[in-house]
Amino acid sequence: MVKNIYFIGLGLIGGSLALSIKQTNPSINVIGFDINEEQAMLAMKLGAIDEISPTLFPNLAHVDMIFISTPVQQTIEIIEQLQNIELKQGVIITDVGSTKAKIVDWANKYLNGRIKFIGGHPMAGSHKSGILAAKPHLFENAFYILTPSKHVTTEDLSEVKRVLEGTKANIIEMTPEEHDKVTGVISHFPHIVAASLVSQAESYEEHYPLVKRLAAGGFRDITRIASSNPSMWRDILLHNKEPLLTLFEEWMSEMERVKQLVANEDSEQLLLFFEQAKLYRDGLPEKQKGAIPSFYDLFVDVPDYPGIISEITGYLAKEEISLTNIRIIETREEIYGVLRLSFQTERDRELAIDCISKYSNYETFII
Ligand SMILES: NC(=O)c1ccc[n+]([C@@H]2O[C@H](COP(=O)([O-])OP(=O)(O)OC[C@H]3O[C@@H](n4cnc5c(N)ncnc54)[C@H](O)[C@@H]3O)[C@@H](O)[C@H]2O)c1
Ligand SMILES: O=C(O)C(=O)C[C@]1(C(=O)O)C=C[C@@H](O)C=C1
Repeated sequence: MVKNIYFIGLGLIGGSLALSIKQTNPSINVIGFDINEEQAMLAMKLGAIDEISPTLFPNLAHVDMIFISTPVQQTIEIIEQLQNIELKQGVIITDVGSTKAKIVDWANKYLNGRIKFIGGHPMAGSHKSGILAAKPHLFENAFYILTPSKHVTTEDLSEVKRVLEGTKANIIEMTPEEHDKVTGVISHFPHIVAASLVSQAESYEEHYPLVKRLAAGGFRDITRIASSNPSMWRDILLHNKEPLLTLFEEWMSEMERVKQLVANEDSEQLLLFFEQAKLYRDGLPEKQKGAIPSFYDLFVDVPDYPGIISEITGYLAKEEISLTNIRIIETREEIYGVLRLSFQTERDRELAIDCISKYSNYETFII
C-alpha cells in the first residue's frame, strides 16, 4: 500500500496529478518540491500537497512512490542524481515527460535495476503552465501511457495504476520507442508546424500590417499550441531528435507533392488531399481526450450586445460552473448560437444548460 508520495515539480502536470491523487486518496501523504518556491506554496494552498519539501532530496527513506513532473531535461538530471540518494527498498519512480526513450535510457543507466522505474506520460495538457492552470480532472478520459522497464513487475504496475485511478485516465502500455514515434507525429511535430506558421505570419507583418488583426478562427485554432512554454518544447525536440528528423523528411516531401498539385492546378488530386484529411480528422474520437483534448461545446443563441459575455459568465459563476473557453462565433449562417462556451466535462455542460435556462430565455444548442 502506497502511503507516501513525493512529487518533484508542481506545475500544470504535477499539480493536476497531485490534486487528483489527494481528491481520491486523502489518506496518502503527498510531499512536494518545486524549484520555484511560489509554485510549491500555491500547491500547498490549493490542497495538491500536504507538505512542502525545502530541498530536492529530503529524507526519502519512507517514500513509496516518486513522481518526477519537471521538464524532460531536468527529469534526466534528477534521475542521474537519484543514483546517490538513499531510497526506500521497493520504491517506484515514475515521470510524466512528453518523451520516453531518452528518459528510460537514463533510468536504465543510472538506476540500473536497483530502483523500479516506470516511464509515464499523461496525454492531455494545455499550452498553459504552472500550478494555477492545474485541474484534478485534467486527465479524465485521456490516454495515460506507461513504459515499464524490465525490472518492473505486474504488481508494481498495478500499484501505479491504483494511485492513478482518480485521474480516470485510460492507462495503456507501450515501448518507449513506439511512444516517441507516435507522440512525434501527433504532438511534437504539430508543435513545430504551429510555431512555424506563426513565424510565417509574423514575417508578413512588415508589409501587411493587417495580418495580426485578420488572423481569426482557423489560424487561431491551428496555432493555439504555439503559445506553449518555449523551453519545455525546445527540450522535447532535443530528446526526440531521430523520430522528428524522419517526420521532417516525410513532411517536406508531402509539402512538395501538394505544392506541385497547386502548381499544376490538379484540382482532382487537391480535392482528394482535403477529402482524405477530412475523413481521418472527422473520424477521430470526439468524447475521448486522447491526443486531441476534447471540449464539450455549448452554443448559446444570444443577442449581439455589449455585456452579453459577462451576463452569461455571471450566471455560470453563480452556480460555480467552470468554463474552459468562451468565444463569439462571427457567422450566424450555419451555427445557431453566436456564443460558444467550452466545458471540460459533459456534466459541466449539462449544468450550464440548466443554469442558462434558469436565469435567461436564451436558447442553447449542442452541435
Ligand atoms: N504541458 C503539457 O501539455 C504536458 C502534457 C503532458 C506531459 N507534459 C510533460 O510534463 C512535464 C511538466 O510539464 P508542465 O506542463 O507541468 O510544466 P510546468 O512548467 O507547468 O511545470 C513544471 C514545474 O517543474 C518545476 N521545475 C523545473 N525544474 C525543476 C527542478 N530541477 N526541480 C524541481 N522542480 C523543477 C518548475 O518550476 C515548474 O513548476 C514535462 O516533462 C512535459 O513534457 C506536459
Ligand atoms: O493541449 C495542448 O496544449 C497540448 O499541447 C497537449 C499535449 C499535446 O500535444 O497534445 C502536449 C504535450 C503532451 O506531452 C501531451 C499533450
